[in-house]
Formats: sequence, structure tokens, C-alpha cells
Amino acid sequence: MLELTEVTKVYRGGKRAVDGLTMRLGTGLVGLLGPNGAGKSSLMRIVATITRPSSGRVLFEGTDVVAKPSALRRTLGYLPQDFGVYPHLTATEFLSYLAAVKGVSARSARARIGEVLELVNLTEAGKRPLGRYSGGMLRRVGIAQLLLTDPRVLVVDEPTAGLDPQERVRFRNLLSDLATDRLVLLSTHIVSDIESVAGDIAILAAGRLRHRGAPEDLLRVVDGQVWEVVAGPGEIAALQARFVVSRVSHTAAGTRVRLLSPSPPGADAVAVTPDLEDAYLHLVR
Ligand SMILES: Nc1ncnc2c1ncn2[C@@H]1O[C@H](COP(=O)(O)OP(=O)(O)OP(=O)(O)O)[C@@H](O)[C@H]1O
Repeated sequence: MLELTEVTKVYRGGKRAVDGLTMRLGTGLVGLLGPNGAGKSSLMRIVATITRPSSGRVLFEGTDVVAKPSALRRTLGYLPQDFGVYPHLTATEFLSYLAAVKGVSARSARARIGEVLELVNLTEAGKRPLGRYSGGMLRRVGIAQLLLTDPRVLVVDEPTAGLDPQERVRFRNLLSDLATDRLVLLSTHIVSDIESVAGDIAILAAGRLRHRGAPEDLLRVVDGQVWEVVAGPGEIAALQARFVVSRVSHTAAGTRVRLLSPSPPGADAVAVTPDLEDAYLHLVR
């Protein structure tokens, strides 16, 4: 559906936020995972046709989206990181306003708003002013506005920021449902946001694609390289200086340090089964 070739974004001042990125995106949920500053938002703004790449090409169904953005824009839903609402409007009023901006006729907007509020489980709350919504409810309004026009491409930037764990789960499931017949490109710096829903994970660091594949492929990257050692209070800093430490947990038996190393880091190190967090840290270090 979308084809990115050698996409680069250099901002004024010389910051290379996206650096020669090539990837193909089809139907399904793609998790774009990377630390702060990796270039995720820049890439998402390029796909959403808000920002132009400095060089490289983005094709949507074979059409260059820089030269001809309209075909993609017609079927695109974009939820930016800083999605803002008017606090005095109710969800229904706010969505009616956005539907008008998106060129949806008043009659079809009325029916569609009812449907999308139902989809995001806000039918009851739809008559309340948005100023009284929780963070999670506002993110759901953000998703509802994406769906006003039934887009085939959804670009969702760090959607779980500020959500409580229950809202995170609900949100993940909603996006995963939507991805059955659409492309959902979801960016995050939190591994657990995507590990249960994305069958396809792209890892970005310093503007470059470090890895792309299914979670199993990612795990293979650190196969045989994850260890656990028991450390004394003074040893943790030294381990952190020598290895990528993925977790430190304090137990009755002492402090357990989980770390990445191609060979056993010590005589009493125990090999453990890698998880996605280990693989992610290995790839972005
Ligand atoms: N308009 C801009 N002008 C100059 N530099 C920018 C601009 N937007 C982003 N950057 C820089 O480009 C780099 C990538 O930023 P970007 O926001 O794309 O990353 P990100 O992965 O989304 O990070 P975050 O999760 O913190 O939003 C950062 O170093 C950022 O400071």
C-alpha cells in the first residue's frame, strides 16, 4: 500500500531526523518502535503528508505522495502526538465540527458520529464537554475522529502517552481490531504497547531502520545473549558500564541483573530466555 524508498528528513540547522529509510507497508498493524528523538514523529508526519521528505520517495498505491498527496489524504487518518480538543464542546459537537472540516455532509456525519462513538465506547459520554474527559477518553476521541471517513491508512503517533494500564490495553485492542482491513502505523517508545498486538515491528534509532520483522525475528537477534547475574550493591554500576542492562530486580536472594552479552558475563551467570525488551535495547543501544 505504501512504499518508502531512501526517505530522509533533514531539518533546518542540519538535524538528520530520518536517514535513508526504506520500507514497504501493507495491511495490518506495524509498530514503529524507537527511543525519544529516533525520528518516529518525523516519519509519521511524512507519511501523513504534513512534512515533505528532504529526499527519497513515498508511494501510495504507486502514486508519489509528495507530487500528488490527494489520493492518500482522502483515505488517511492521522492522530498526532499533540492532538488537541476544544474543552467546551461535547464529543458529538467536536466530531461534527471535524466532520465538516473533512468535507463529510451533515447528514452522513450524524450517522457516522453515532457509529464511531459506539466503536470507541463513548456513546454515553458523547454529550459531556471534553474538558471533563480523562486522558484515555480524549485519546479515544482522537481515534473516533480518525474513523469519521473510514480511512484505509491510520497513522497514530504515541497514542498511549498519559494512559493508565487499563486504558492502554483497551486502546491496543481497538487499534488491533482496526488493523484487520487497514494499515495502522503505530509509533511508541514503549515495547509493551506493541508486543501483544503488532505482528510486524520496525525499530528506529537515530533516524535509521535498525530492524524490521515479526516479534520472533526480533527475539532471534539476542538468542543466547541474555543473562542473569546476582550482584552485590556495589557491582551494579560496574555491570551497567560494561553491558546493556535490561532489568534490575531486587529479590530476597539479592539483586538480580539481567544483561546482554555475547558470552557468559561471569562464572555464575544464568542464561535466560530473551524477551522483546532485550532485543529492543540491543538494537537501539
Ligand atoms: N521541526 C524541527 N526542527 C528541527 N529539529 C527537529 C524538528 N522536529 C524534530 N526535530 C529533531 O529531530 C529528531 C527526531 O525527532 P522526532 O520528533 O521525529 O523523534 P521521535 O522519535 O518522534 O521522538 P519523540 O518520541 O521524543 O517525539 C530529534 O532530534 C528532534 O529534536
